[in-house]
Amino acid sequence: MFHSSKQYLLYNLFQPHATDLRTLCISSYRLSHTVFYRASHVQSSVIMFLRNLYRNTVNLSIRNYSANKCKTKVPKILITGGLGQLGVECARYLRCKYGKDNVILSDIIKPTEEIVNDGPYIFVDILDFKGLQKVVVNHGVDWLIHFSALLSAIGEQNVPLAVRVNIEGVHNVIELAKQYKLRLFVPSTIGAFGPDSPRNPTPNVTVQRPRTIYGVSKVHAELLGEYYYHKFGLDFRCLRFPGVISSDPPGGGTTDYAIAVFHDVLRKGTYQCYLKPDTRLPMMHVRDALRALSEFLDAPNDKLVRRVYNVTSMSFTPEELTAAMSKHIPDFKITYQPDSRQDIADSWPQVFDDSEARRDWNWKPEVDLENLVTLMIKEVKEKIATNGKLPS
Ligand SMILES: NC(=O)c1ccc[n+]([C@@H]2O[C@H](COP(=O)([O-])OP(=O)(O)OC[C@H]3O[C@@H](n4cnc5c(N)ncnc54)[C@H](O)[C@@H]3O)[C@@H](O)[C@H]2O)c1
Ligand SMILES: C[C@@H](O)[C@H](N)C(=O)O
Repeated sequence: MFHSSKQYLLYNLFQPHATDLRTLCISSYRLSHTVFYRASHVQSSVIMFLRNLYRNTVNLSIRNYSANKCKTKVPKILITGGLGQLGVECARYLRCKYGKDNVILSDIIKPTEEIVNDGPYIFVDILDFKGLQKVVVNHGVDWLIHFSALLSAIGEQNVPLAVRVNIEGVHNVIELAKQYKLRLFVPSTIGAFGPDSPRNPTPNVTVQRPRTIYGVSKVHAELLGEYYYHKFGLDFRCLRFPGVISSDPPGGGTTDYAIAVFHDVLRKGTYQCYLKPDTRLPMMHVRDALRALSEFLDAPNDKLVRRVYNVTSMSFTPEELTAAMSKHIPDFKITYQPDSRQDIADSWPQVFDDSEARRDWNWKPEVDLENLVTLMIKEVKEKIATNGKLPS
Protein backbone atom coordinates (compact mmCIF):
# COMPACT_ATOMS: atom_id res chain seq x y z
CA MET A 1 0.00 0.00 0.00
CA PHE A 2 1.07 3.55 -0.57
CA HIS A 3 1.35 5.97 2.28
CA SER A 4 0.82 9.01 0.11
CA SER A 5 -0.33 9.95 -3.36
CA LYS A 6 3.21 11.06 -4.05
CA GLN A 7 4.48 7.58 -3.26
CA TYR A 8 1.90 6.10 -5.62
CA LEU A 9 2.96 8.53 -8.33
CA LEU A 10 6.63 7.69 -7.90
CA TYR A 11 5.86 3.97 -7.94
CA ASN A 12 3.88 4.44 -11.15
CA LEU A 13 6.61 6.48 -12.79
CA PHE A 14 9.12 3.68 -12.43
CA GLN A 15 6.91 0.85 -13.64
CA PRO A 16 8.29 -0.93 -16.69
CA HIS A 17 5.06 -0.45 -18.65
CA ALA A 18 5.52 3.33 -18.46
CA THR A 19 8.19 3.28 -21.12
CA ASP A 20 8.56 6.85 -22.29
CA LEU A 21 8.47 10.19 -20.64
CA ARG A 22 5.30 11.18 -22.42
CA THR A 23 3.41 8.14 -21.12
CA LEU A 24 4.74 8.78 -17.66
CA CYS A 25 3.62 12.36 -17.69
CA ILE A 26 0.21 11.62 -19.15
CA SER A 27 -0.36 9.08 -16.39
CA SER A 28 0.99 11.54 -13.82
CA TYR A 29 -1.29 14.25 -15.10
CA ARG A 30 -4.31 11.98 -15.05
CA LEU A 31 -3.30 10.97 -11.58
CA SER A 32 -3.04 14.59 -10.56
CA HIS A 33 -6.71 14.92 -11.45
CA THR A 34 -8.05 11.69 -10.10
CA VAL A 35 -6.00 11.34 -6.94
CA PHE A 36 -4.44 14.65 -6.03
CA TYR A 37 -7.39 16.86 -6.83
CA ARG A 38 -9.62 14.91 -4.55
CA ALA A 39 -7.10 14.82 -1.76
CA SER A 40 -7.69 17.82 0.36
CA HIS A 41 -4.11 17.98 1.69
CA VAL A 42 -2.46 18.11 -1.71
CA GLN A 43 -0.34 21.17 -2.42
CA SER A 44 -1.40 23.20 -5.43
CA SER A 45 2.28 23.66 -6.28
CA VAL A 46 2.62 19.91 -6.87
CA ILE A 47 -0.31 20.00 -9.26
CA MET A 48 1.14 22.98 -11.11
CA PHE A 49 4.49 21.19 -11.39
CA LEU A 50 2.87 18.10 -12.88
CA ARG A 51 0.73 20.14 -15.25
CA ASN A 52 3.77 22.02 -16.56
CA LEU A 53 5.73 18.81 -16.86
CA TYR A 54 2.89 17.28 -18.85
CA ARG A 55 2.51 20.34 -21.12
CA ASN A 56 6.24 20.58 -21.82
CA THR A 57 6.51 16.93 -22.52
CA VAL A 58 3.53 16.85 -24.83
CA ASN A 59 4.86 19.88 -26.72
CA LEU A 60 8.24 18.19 -26.98
CA SER A 61 6.66 14.97 -28.20
CA ILE A 62 4.61 16.80 -30.82
CA ARG A 63 7.73 18.57 -32.07
CA ASN A 64 9.67 15.28 -32.21
CA TYR A 65 6.82 13.49 -33.92
CA SER A 66 6.49 16.17 -36.59
CA ALA A 67 10.22 16.18 -37.17
CA ASN A 68 10.27 12.40 -37.56
CA LYS A 69 7.30 12.47 -39.89
CA CYS A 70 8.73 15.14 -42.18
CA LYS A 71 12.30 13.91 -42.32
CA THR A 72 13.31 10.29 -42.90
CA LYS A 73 16.92 9.85 -41.84
CA VAL A 74 19.32 9.81 -44.76
CA PRO A 75 21.46 6.66 -44.42
CA LYS A 76 25.24 6.91 -44.11
CA ILE A 77 26.58 4.36 -46.57
CA LEU A 78 29.98 2.66 -46.68
CA ILE A 79 31.04 0.87 -49.88
CA THR A 80 33.88 -1.65 -49.56
CA GLY A 81 35.95 -2.63 -52.59
CA GLY A 82 34.68 0.64 -54.00
CA LEU A 83 37.37 1.32 -56.61
CA GLY A 84 36.37 -1.64 -58.76
CA GLN A 85 34.06 -1.73 -61.77
CA LEU A 86 30.83 -1.32 -59.79
CA GLY A 87 31.92 0.73 -56.76
CA VAL A 88 32.83 4.02 -58.43
CA GLU A 89 29.58 4.15 -60.45
CA CYS A 90 27.59 3.01 -57.43
CA ALA A 91 28.99 5.85 -55.31
CA ARG A 92 28.06 8.37 -58.02
CA TYR A 93 24.53 6.95 -58.23
CA LEU A 94 23.94 6.90 -54.48
CA ARG A 95 25.56 10.32 -53.91
CA CYS A 96 23.00 11.84 -56.30
CA LYS A 97 20.28 10.27 -54.20
CA TYR A 98 21.59 10.67 -50.64
CA GLY A 99 24.17 13.48 -50.85
CA LYS A 100 27.90 13.45 -51.51
CA ASP A 101 29.03 13.17 -47.89
CA ASN A 102 26.64 10.34 -47.03
CA VAL A 103 28.35 7.82 -49.29
CA ILE A 104 31.90 6.79 -48.35
CA LEU A 105 33.96 4.89 -50.88
CA SER A 106 36.65 2.59 -49.50
CA ASP A 107 39.24 0.20 -50.91
CA ILE A 108 42.89 -0.77 -50.46
CA ILE A 109 43.89 0.97 -53.70
CA LYS A 110 45.39 4.46 -53.98
CA PRO A 111 42.59 6.66 -55.38
CA THR A 112 42.97 8.95 -58.41
CA GLU A 113 42.55 12.69 -57.99
CA GLU A 114 39.11 12.41 -59.64
CA ILE A 115 37.94 9.90 -57.01
CA VAL A 116 39.21 12.12 -54.18
CA ASN A 117 37.42 15.15 -55.65
CA ASP A 118 34.18 13.18 -56.14
CA GLY A 119 33.53 12.62 -52.41
CA PRO A 120 34.77 10.88 -49.24
CA TYR A 121 37.32 8.12 -49.82
CA ILE A 122 39.08 6.13 -47.09
CA PHE A 123 41.42 3.14 -46.90
CA VAL A 124 39.63 0.03 -45.62
CA ASP A 125 41.04 -3.49 -45.76
CA ILE A 126 38.09 -5.82 -45.21
CA LEU A 127 40.42 -8.37 -43.63
CA ASP A 128 41.12 -5.93 -40.78
CA PHE A 129 38.12 -6.29 -38.45
CA LYS A 130 39.19 -3.59 -35.97
CA GLY A 131 39.89 -1.13 -38.76
CA LEU A 132 36.43 -1.77 -40.22
CA GLN A 133 34.87 -1.40 -36.78
CA LYS A 134 36.57 1.96 -36.29
CA VAL A 135 35.25 3.25 -39.62
CA VAL A 136 31.68 2.12 -38.88
CA VAL A 137 31.74 3.80 -35.45
CA ASN A 138 33.58 7.00 -36.39
CA HIS A 139 31.51 7.66 -39.50
CA GLY A 140 28.15 6.54 -38.05
CA VAL A 141 27.59 4.04 -40.86
CA ASP A 142 24.00 2.74 -41.34
CA TRP A 143 24.28 0.73 -44.57
CA LEU A 144 27.21 -1.34 -45.75
CA ILE A 145 27.57 -2.25 -49.42
CA HIS A 146 30.19 -4.96 -49.58
CA PHE A 147 31.80 -5.08 -53.04
CA SER A 148 35.30 -6.36 -52.18
CA ALA A 149 35.92 -9.65 -53.96
CA LEU A 150 38.11 -11.55 -56.38
CA LEU A 151 35.98 -12.32 -59.45
CA SER A 152 35.57 -15.69 -61.18
CA ALA A 153 38.59 -15.83 -63.52
CA ILE A 154 41.07 -14.10 -61.23
CA GLY A 155 39.88 -16.15 -58.24
CA GLU A 156 40.94 -19.34 -60.03
CA GLN A 157 44.45 -17.85 -60.41
CA ASN A 158 44.84 -17.30 -56.65
CA VAL A 159 42.52 -19.54 -54.65
CA PRO A 160 44.03 -18.84 -51.17
CA LEU A 161 43.63 -15.09 -51.66
CA ALA A 162 40.08 -15.57 -52.97
CA VAL A 163 39.26 -17.59 -49.85
CA ARG A 164 40.58 -14.81 -47.64
CA VAL A 165 38.99 -11.88 -49.45
CA ASN A 166 35.70 -13.52 -50.47
CA ILE A 167 35.07 -15.69 -47.40
CA GLU A 168 36.94 -14.15 -44.43
CA GLY A 169 35.95 -10.72 -45.72
CA VAL A 170 32.27 -11.70 -45.56
CA HIS A 171 32.76 -13.07 -42.02
CA ASN A 172 34.07 -9.66 -40.95
CA VAL A 173 31.38 -7.52 -42.54
CA ILE A 174 28.53 -9.76 -41.47
CA GLU A 175 29.63 -9.82 -37.83
CA LEU A 176 30.09 -6.06 -37.90
CA ALA A 177 26.66 -5.54 -39.49
CA LYS A 178 25.13 -7.68 -36.75
CA GLN A 179 26.94 -5.82 -33.93
CA TYR A 180 26.04 -2.36 -35.21
CA LYS A 181 22.64 -3.26 -36.69
CA LEU A 182 23.59 -2.20 -40.22
CA ARG A 183 21.68 -2.95 -43.38
CA LEU A 184 24.12 -5.16 -45.31
CA PHE A 185 24.15 -5.57 -49.08
CA VAL A 186 26.38 -8.30 -50.53
CA PRO A 187 26.16 -8.93 -54.29
CA SER A 188 26.05 -12.48 -55.51
CA THR A 189 26.23 -13.65 -59.11
CA ILE A 190 25.14 -16.06 -61.82
CA GLY A 191 28.46 -17.72 -60.84
CA ALA A 192 26.76 -19.03 -57.67
CA PHE A 193 25.25 -21.76 -59.91
CA GLY A 194 27.03 -24.73 -61.46
CA PRO A 195 26.69 -27.48 -64.05
CA ASP A 196 23.99 -29.27 -62.01
CA SER A 197 21.72 -26.22 -62.00
CA PRO A 198 19.04 -25.77 -64.67
CA ARG A 199 20.60 -23.32 -67.13
CA ASN A 200 17.70 -22.07 -69.21
CA PRO A 201 16.05 -20.64 -67.23
CA THR A 202 17.78 -20.70 -63.81
CA PRO A 203 15.17 -20.06 -61.09
CA ASN A 204 15.73 -18.22 -57.81
CA VAL A 205 15.79 -21.42 -55.77
CA THR A 206 17.43 -24.47 -57.30
CA VAL A 207 20.53 -26.67 -57.08
CA GLN A 208 23.73 -24.63 -56.52
CA ARG A 209 26.97 -26.60 -56.91
CA PRO A 210 29.41 -24.03 -58.41
CA ARG A 211 32.83 -25.19 -59.65
CA THR A 212 34.78 -21.95 -59.03
CA ILE A 213 36.07 -20.62 -55.71
CA TYR A 214 34.23 -17.39 -56.61
CA GLY A 215 30.93 -19.27 -56.89
CA VAL A 216 31.57 -21.26 -53.72
CA SER A 217 32.33 -18.07 -51.78
CA LYS A 218 29.14 -16.43 -53.08
CA VAL A 219 26.95 -19.39 -52.06
CA HIS A 220 28.65 -19.18 -48.66
CA ALA A 221 27.79 -15.45 -48.43
CA GLU A 222 24.17 -16.08 -49.45
CA LEU A 223 23.68 -18.83 -46.86
CA LEU A 224 25.48 -17.01 -44.06
CA GLY A 225 23.45 -13.88 -44.72
CA GLU A 226 20.17 -15.79 -44.66
CA TYR A 227 21.27 -17.53 -41.46
CA TYR A 228 22.13 -14.21 -39.73
CA TYR A 229 18.77 -12.84 -40.86
CA HIS A 230 16.82 -15.73 -39.32
CA LYS A 231 18.99 -16.11 -36.23
CA PHE A 232 19.80 -12.49 -35.35
CA GLY A 233 17.40 -10.39 -37.43
CA LEU A 234 20.24 -8.94 -39.54
CA ASP A 235 18.88 -6.87 -42.42
CA PHE A 236 20.86 -8.81 -45.03
CA ARG A 237 20.08 -8.18 -48.70
CA CYS A 238 21.66 -9.87 -51.68
CA LEU A 239 21.13 -9.67 -55.44
CA ARG A 240 22.54 -12.22 -57.84
CA PHE A 241 23.79 -10.07 -60.71
CA PRO A 242 24.52 -11.32 -64.23
CA GLY A 243 27.55 -9.94 -66.10
CA VAL A 244 27.46 -6.19 -65.51
CA ILE A 245 28.46 -4.07 -68.53
CA SER A 246 29.94 -0.60 -68.17
CA SER A 247 32.71 1.42 -69.77
CA ASP A 248 34.93 1.03 -66.67
CA PRO A 249 37.58 -1.70 -66.70
CA PRO A 250 36.25 -5.04 -65.39
CA GLY A 251 37.94 -6.85 -62.49
CA GLY A 252 38.84 -10.26 -63.97
CA GLY A 253 35.58 -12.10 -64.56
CA THR A 254 34.22 -14.49 -67.18
CA THR A 255 31.78 -11.95 -68.62
CA ASP A 256 34.49 -9.30 -69.17
CA TYR A 257 34.55 -9.95 -72.95
CA ALA A 258 31.31 -7.98 -73.30
CA ILE A 259 33.18 -4.86 -72.09
CA ALA A 260 36.56 -5.53 -73.68
CA VAL A 261 35.00 -5.97 -77.14
CA PHE A 262 33.82 -2.32 -77.15
CA HIS A 263 37.21 -0.97 -76.06
CA ASP A 264 39.20 -3.06 -78.53
CA VAL A 265 36.88 -2.57 -81.49
CA LEU A 266 36.73 1.21 -80.95
CA ARG A 267 40.50 1.48 -80.42
CA LYS A 268 41.90 -1.10 -82.85
CA GLY A 269 39.01 -2.33 -85.01
CA THR A 270 39.61 -5.95 -83.88
CA TYR A 271 38.87 -8.17 -80.88
CA GLN A 272 39.95 -11.69 -79.96
CA CYS A 273 37.21 -13.29 -77.86
CA TYR A 274 38.09 -15.94 -75.23
CA LEU A 275 34.59 -17.48 -75.41
CA LYS A 276 33.01 -19.41 -78.27
CA PRO A 277 30.65 -17.34 -80.47
CA ASP A 278 27.51 -19.17 -79.26
CA THR A 279 28.18 -18.91 -75.47
CA ARG A 280 24.99 -17.48 -74.01
CA LEU A 281 25.19 -15.64 -70.68
CA PRO A 282 22.82 -13.33 -68.77
CA MET A 283 23.89 -9.65 -68.83
CA MET A 284 22.87 -6.20 -67.62
CA HIS A 285 24.00 -2.60 -68.18
CA VAL A 286 25.40 -0.96 -65.04
CA ARG A 287 22.52 1.56 -65.10
CA ASP A 288 20.01 -1.28 -64.51
CA ALA A 289 22.31 -2.95 -61.96
CA LEU A 290 22.58 0.18 -59.81
CA ARG A 291 18.87 0.92 -60.05
CA ALA A 292 18.16 -2.67 -58.98
CA LEU A 293 20.55 -2.32 -56.04
CA SER A 294 19.06 0.98 -54.94
CA GLU A 295 15.42 -0.09 -55.31
CA PHE A 296 16.14 -3.32 -53.47
CA LEU A 297 17.85 -1.46 -50.61
CA ASP A 298 14.83 0.84 -50.37
CA ALA A 299 12.26 -1.97 -50.44
CA PRO A 300 10.38 -2.35 -47.15
CA ASN A 301 11.32 -5.50 -45.28
CA ASP A 302 7.76 -6.81 -45.31
CA LYS A 303 7.78 -6.91 -49.14
CA LEU A 304 10.81 -9.19 -49.22
CA VAL A 305 9.89 -12.85 -49.28
CA ARG A 306 13.59 -13.69 -49.69
CA ARG A 307 16.93 -12.16 -48.75
CA VAL A 308 18.52 -13.28 -52.06
CA TYR A 309 17.05 -12.51 -55.51
CA ASN A 310 18.06 -13.16 -59.12
CA VAL A 311 18.03 -10.04 -61.30
CA THR A 312 18.79 -9.71 -65.00
CA SER A 313 18.09 -7.62 -68.09
CA MET A 314 18.91 -9.83 -71.10
CA SER A 315 20.93 -12.81 -72.37
CA PHE A 316 23.19 -12.81 -75.42
CA THR A 317 26.11 -14.60 -77.08
CA PRO A 318 29.32 -12.93 -78.38
CA GLU A 319 27.93 -13.45 -81.90
CA GLU A 320 24.67 -11.67 -81.07
CA LEU A 321 26.46 -8.82 -79.29
CA THR A 322 28.82 -8.16 -82.19
CA ALA A 323 25.92 -8.35 -84.67
CA ALA A 324 24.19 -5.60 -82.68
CA MET A 325 27.46 -3.59 -82.61
CA SER A 326 27.87 -3.87 -86.38
CA LYS A 327 24.72 -1.78 -86.88
CA HIS A 328 26.67 1.16 -85.38
CA ILE A 329 30.28 0.31 -86.33
CA PRO A 330 30.53 -0.88 -89.94
CA ASP A 331 34.04 -2.37 -90.05
CA PHE A 332 35.61 -4.55 -87.37
CA LYS A 333 36.97 -8.06 -87.05
CA ILE A 334 36.24 -10.63 -84.31
CA THR A 335 38.28 -13.81 -83.84
CA TYR A 336 37.62 -16.56 -81.30
CA GLN A 337 40.20 -18.33 -79.14
CA PRO A 338 38.46 -19.99 -76.16
CA ASP A 339 40.52 -20.36 -72.96
CA SER A 340 39.83 -21.63 -69.41
CA ARG A 341 37.02 -19.08 -69.01
CA GLN A 342 34.99 -21.13 -71.52
CA ASP A 343 34.67 -23.94 -68.93
CA ILE A 344 33.42 -21.48 -66.35
CA ALA A 345 30.88 -19.97 -68.76
CA ASP A 346 29.67 -23.45 -69.76
CA SER A 347 28.75 -24.16 -66.13
CA TRP A 348 26.78 -20.93 -65.63
CA PRO A 349 23.14 -20.01 -66.33
CA GLN A 350 22.27 -19.04 -69.89
CA VAL A 351 18.98 -17.37 -69.05
CA PHE A 352 18.26 -16.03 -65.57
CA ASP A 353 14.75 -16.16 -64.11
CA ASP A 354 14.18 -13.00 -62.06
CA SER A 355 10.38 -13.34 -61.78
CA GLU A 356 10.53 -13.39 -57.96
CA ALA A 357 12.25 -9.98 -57.84
CA ARG A 358 9.67 -8.63 -60.31
CA ARG A 359 6.84 -10.01 -58.16
CA ASP A 360 8.10 -8.98 -54.69
CA TRP A 361 9.67 -5.54 -55.13
CA ASN A 362 8.62 -4.62 -58.69
CA TRP A 363 12.01 -5.10 -60.34
CA LYS A 364 11.87 -4.26 -64.05
CA PRO A 365 14.89 -3.93 -66.36
CA GLU A 366 15.00 -0.94 -68.71
CA VAL A 367 18.13 -1.37 -70.85
CA ASP A 368 17.81 -3.96 -73.65
CA LEU A 369 20.53 -5.11 -76.06
CA GLU A 370 20.00 -2.24 -78.54
CA ASN A 371 20.16 0.37 -75.76
CA LEU A 372 23.15 -1.31 -74.17
CA VAL A 373 25.12 -1.15 -77.43
CA THR A 374 24.20 2.51 -78.00
CA LEU A 375 25.15 3.44 -74.43
CA MET A 376 28.42 1.50 -74.48
CA ILE A 377 29.59 2.97 -77.80
CA LYS A 378 28.93 6.48 -76.50
CA GLU A 379 30.51 5.88 -73.07
CA VAL A 380 33.59 4.01 -74.34
CA LYS A 381 34.18 6.68 -77.03
CA GLU A 382 34.08 9.33 -74.28
CA LYS A 383 36.58 7.34 -72.20
CA ILE A 384 38.91 6.91 -75.15
CA ALA A 385 38.62 10.59 -76.07
CA THR A 386 39.50 11.59 -72.49
CA ASN A 387 42.57 9.36 -72.68
CA GLY A 388 43.36 10.80 -76.12
CA LYS A 389 43.51 7.51 -78.03
CA LEU A 390 40.43 7.37 -80.28
CA PRO A 391 41.44 5.69 -83.57
CA SER A 392 40.64 7.55 -86.80
N1 LIG B 1 31.02 -6.85 -62.29
C1 LIG B 1 30.16 -7.84 -62.46
O1 LIG B 1 29.86 -8.26 -63.58
C2 LIG B 1 29.54 -8.49 -61.26
C3 LIG B 1 28.50 -9.40 -61.43
C4 LIG B 1 27.97 -10.06 -60.33
C5 LIG B 1 28.42 -9.74 -59.07
N2 LIG B 1 29.41 -8.83 -58.92
C6 LIG B 1 29.90 -8.58 -57.58
O2 LIG B 1 29.92 -7.17 -57.32
C7 LIG B 1 31.04 -6.85 -56.51
C8 LIG B 1 31.86 -5.77 -57.19
O3 LIG B 1 32.28 -6.25 -58.43
P1 LIG B 1 33.32 -5.45 -59.33
O4 LIG B 1 33.10 -5.89 -60.71
O5 LIG B 1 33.28 -4.01 -59.00
O6 LIG B 1 34.69 -6.09 -58.81
P2 LIG B 1 36.17 -5.54 -59.01
O7 LIG B 1 37.07 -6.70 -59.07
O8 LIG B 1 36.21 -4.57 -60.12
O9 LIG B 1 36.42 -4.75 -57.64
C9 LIG B 1 36.64 -5.42 -56.43
C10 LIG B 1 37.40 -4.48 -55.52
O10 LIG B 1 37.68 -5.18 -54.30
C11 LIG B 1 38.89 -4.63 -53.81
N3 LIG B 1 39.53 -5.50 -52.81
C12 LIG B 1 40.25 -6.60 -52.98
N4 LIG B 1 40.76 -7.03 -51.80
C13 LIG B 1 40.34 -6.18 -50.86
C14 LIG B 1 40.53 -6.06 -49.45
N5 LIG B 1 41.29 -6.94 -48.77
N6 LIG B 1 39.94 -5.04 -48.79
C15 LIG B 1 39.19 -4.15 -49.47
N7 LIG B 1 38.98 -4.19 -50.79
C16 LIG B 1 39.55 -5.18 -51.49
C17 LIG B 1 39.76 -4.49 -55.06
O11 LIG B 1 40.82 -3.58 -54.81
C18 LIG B 1 38.75 -4.03 -56.08
O12 LIG B 1 38.77 -2.62 -56.24
C19 LIG B 1 31.80 -8.16 -56.29
O13 LIG B 1 31.46 -8.67 -55.04
C20 LIG B 1 31.30 -9.05 -57.39
O14 LIG B 1 31.33 -10.39 -57.02
C21 LIG B 1 29.99 -8.20 -59.98
C1 LIG C 1 29.28 -12.55 -63.52
C2 LIG C 1 30.14 -11.85 -62.52
O1 LIG C 1 30.09 -12.45 -61.29
C3 LIG C 1 31.53 -11.46 -62.93
N1 LIG C 1 31.47 -10.50 -64.00
C4 LIG C 1 32.38 -12.62 -63.37
O2 LIG C 1 32.36 -12.94 -64.53
O3 LIG C 1 33.07 -13.19 -62.58
